[in-house]
Amino acid sequence: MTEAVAPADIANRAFPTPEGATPMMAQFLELRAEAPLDALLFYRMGDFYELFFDDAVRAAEALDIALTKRGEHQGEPVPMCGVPVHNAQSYLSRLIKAGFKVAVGEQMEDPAEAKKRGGSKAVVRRAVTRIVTPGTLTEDDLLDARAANRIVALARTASGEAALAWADVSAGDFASMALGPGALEAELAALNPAELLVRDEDAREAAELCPASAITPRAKAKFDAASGERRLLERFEAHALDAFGDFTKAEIAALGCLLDYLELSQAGAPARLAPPRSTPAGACMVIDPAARASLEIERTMSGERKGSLLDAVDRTLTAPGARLLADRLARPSTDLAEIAARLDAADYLLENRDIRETVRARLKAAGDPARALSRLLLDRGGPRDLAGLTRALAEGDALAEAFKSPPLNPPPAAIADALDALRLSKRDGLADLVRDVGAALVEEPPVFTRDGGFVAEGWSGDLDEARRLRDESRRVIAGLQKTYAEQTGVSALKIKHNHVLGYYIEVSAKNADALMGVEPFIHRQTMANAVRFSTAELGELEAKIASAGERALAMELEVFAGLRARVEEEAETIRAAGEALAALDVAAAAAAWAEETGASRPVVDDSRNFEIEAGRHPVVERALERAGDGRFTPNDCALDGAGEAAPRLTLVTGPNMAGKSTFLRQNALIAVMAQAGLFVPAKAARIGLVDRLFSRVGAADDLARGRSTFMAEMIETAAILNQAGPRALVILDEIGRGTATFDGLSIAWAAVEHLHEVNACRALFATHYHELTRLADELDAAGNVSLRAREWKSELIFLHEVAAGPADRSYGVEVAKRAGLPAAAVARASEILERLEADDAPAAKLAELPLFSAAPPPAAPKPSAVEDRLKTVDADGLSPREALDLVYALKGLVEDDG
Ligand SMILES: Nc1ncnc2c1ncn2[C@@H]1O[C@H](COP(=O)(O)OP(=O)(O)OP(=O)(O)O)[C@@H](O)[C@H]1O
Repeated sequence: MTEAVAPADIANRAFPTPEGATPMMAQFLELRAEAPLDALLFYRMGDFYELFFDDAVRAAEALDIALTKRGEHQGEPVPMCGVPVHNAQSYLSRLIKAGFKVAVGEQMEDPAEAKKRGGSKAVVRRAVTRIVTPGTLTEDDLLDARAANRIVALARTASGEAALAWADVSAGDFASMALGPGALEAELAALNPAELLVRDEDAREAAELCPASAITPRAKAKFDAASGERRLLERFEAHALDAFGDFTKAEIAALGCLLDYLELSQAGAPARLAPPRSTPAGACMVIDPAARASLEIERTMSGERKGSLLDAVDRTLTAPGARLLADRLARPSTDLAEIAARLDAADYLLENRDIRETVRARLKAAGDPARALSRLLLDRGGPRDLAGLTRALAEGDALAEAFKSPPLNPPPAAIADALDALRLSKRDGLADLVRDVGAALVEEPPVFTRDGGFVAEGWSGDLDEARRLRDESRRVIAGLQKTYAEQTGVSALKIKHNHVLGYYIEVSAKNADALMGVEPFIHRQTMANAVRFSTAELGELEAKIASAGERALAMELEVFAGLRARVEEEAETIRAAGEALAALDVAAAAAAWAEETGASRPVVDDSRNFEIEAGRHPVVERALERAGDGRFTPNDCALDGAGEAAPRLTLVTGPNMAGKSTFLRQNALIAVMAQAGLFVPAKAARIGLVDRLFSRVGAADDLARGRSTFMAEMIETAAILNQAGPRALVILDEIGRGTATFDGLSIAWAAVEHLHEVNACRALFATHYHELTRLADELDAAGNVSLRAREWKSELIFLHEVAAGPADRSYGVEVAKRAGLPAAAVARASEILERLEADDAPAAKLAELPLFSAAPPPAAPKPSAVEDRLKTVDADGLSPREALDLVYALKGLVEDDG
């Protein structure tokens, strides 16, 4: 259904002119013209948000709600639909998920004020207060608590520089990164934007690069670096951007464009973002998009979190902790000091179990202070956010207390810094705020301020007094019911309340005579079965209740505003405390996971080694355990980029189903985990820093981009051979499989040679082409390992064990038999295989090949005389006669050449 209203074409539409419009419709059209055309306009009318014209048509279809009409405009009925304000959130969420943006047009005054201002015909003033877009959400029920929600801008300068800037409005992050050649795709995959801002002309390319993101094209002028810089300086009240870091021109352009868009979408009051941070190029391991997808780091190939590496290792207890862990796995560090600091923190909490348990017990109650803070700063937060925020701060302080007398060793720097940020004793303003919010709010405050009832008794004498008056009047009313019943002799008489009549007396029709025309009862309404009355006393009490209630609510709102202002003052320290909680959560979770699974601390250094002892695949191991399918067999892996201590490139052979892919992937995942600062599933691991991870594992069509399996595989292989440098780690699984045997073998052969000679990076290369294993003899830094299987009583048993040397044969037919191929087909396959194997193997011929050289291929031959002559011809200008002459001339040239 959403396809029919796909928002893609939404920017190309028109709304009627205001000629002849009613005052309200004129105001709507004015607001409509102000709001961006690619957003639907929610126009607030009392308890509803109404949509008109094309907005109504699209929203009604996307939401599956009734499309009605409201009057006429220029002789045509006006299409309309609406959603109630009290559950607008769920409709908003559905529209955003369907790819729409929504501009919210609020009433800026109440109808009484409008009347005072402009008489009975005056239209209530309205303004667009916010544009809700996928990248600028802050509400918990519109967001995934455990995933970041990033909005990203891509800028390109005339000189060819490119940069990305991103923000998570819900948490306040704001950062940028200059892009090196070929890094765009990988970085976008790492950031996984909810919304991507690009120049108009880049929109199509962006949609291809990020099919899951909402693409928002912006005019080229919005990416102007000079005005971007001015905007940034103004917003962050700085004289020079150097104060925040060293930004390239493209980074400034991207940051500026992003800030401009956030100001627009928040109607001039953008999120209180942290000052921009520049991430230096090379600060993170670049993970190729194909590798990221096939290694299933943050989600599986089918797009789910369950079954991914992140899901397997995530033991965090808070949503900000989960987001930080996801970010670290998505963008593992290449900074040795940073990696060591993260590992130190996890190590400390692994050793000090009691402290870890205390930390984790406190974290459970810490909630999501980052998102609560952002909502409060945007003036979208309520009492529950205030309470949640201060509860997190109080838990943080209590947690820091647990470290007061460290058992044996003092905590490492990463933990000490976090504790520093959490200790309230060092921050008076924050400590007072926590104390006051605790005292001012009720135990379980509501989400919104609008109905009041969140300020605790005893906080304000005036408020308590107003509430007492209100409640007393209510009690008096309850007493009146009894008095009136006795007075009239109607025992079933009831006092009720509704919004039209306020408080009223209700009796059944047959009892009405007892009150009709009797003092002090005033007849108000006759219904089918009931008759309603009021009295002067009831009216007075009602007015008292209303005014006391209003006063009470006003006082509560004042209390809230005061506390909110104090949060604003302390925003930076609160943010730092929130980050400290998330970092502790990740460290404690890493320790918990390590303890649970027997993971060990990796050594990450600046060598080019890759030595894994008894490594395991964290996801496959877990799956085997859960299914009761036996134990995972650990395996070693040794590579050395220098080609000294171990091969630089290892060929992995073995039967189908023996565990080749698992072995390849587990080693890549171990590198990712180690550089994310996590313990790794191995007995020991030493990893020389990996700056870029490539993988080509498993075959999948990319039909969406019109690529066959083989084409997709070749594009990925080309990217690896063109880009992998000496610090890269490459895993390649069965390349060349999707084409004719000899073509496939030739491509695989050449790829191995290229990786070994030109890229000179660490690589694991799994293959079914046994001929390739000979390369280990010819290339000095290449080696062979194989996954072992054994035949036992004519059955094939997989040992999943990696052994030195190539596999003896492939056992494909045995695997087919195990899979249940009919016996006749299996017998026939064995027979054919025997024949084929008896023939002269192509490997013998390959051995005669000269050694690979990376010398460029010979230059293209010089064009022939015929080609030269043809290049000068203007085909359209030739008469038939001239054309014929030309044919003779060309023929002459060919004969000359011959
Ligand atoms: N080390 C191991 N210990 C235990 N079981 C393993 C191990 N490695 C792999 N397996 C099991 O074997 C199955 C097949 O593994 P994998 O897909 O890695 O084989 P493969 O050799 O790549 O197969 P193919 O050549 O057919 O692609 C896995 O799903 C897993 O259940």
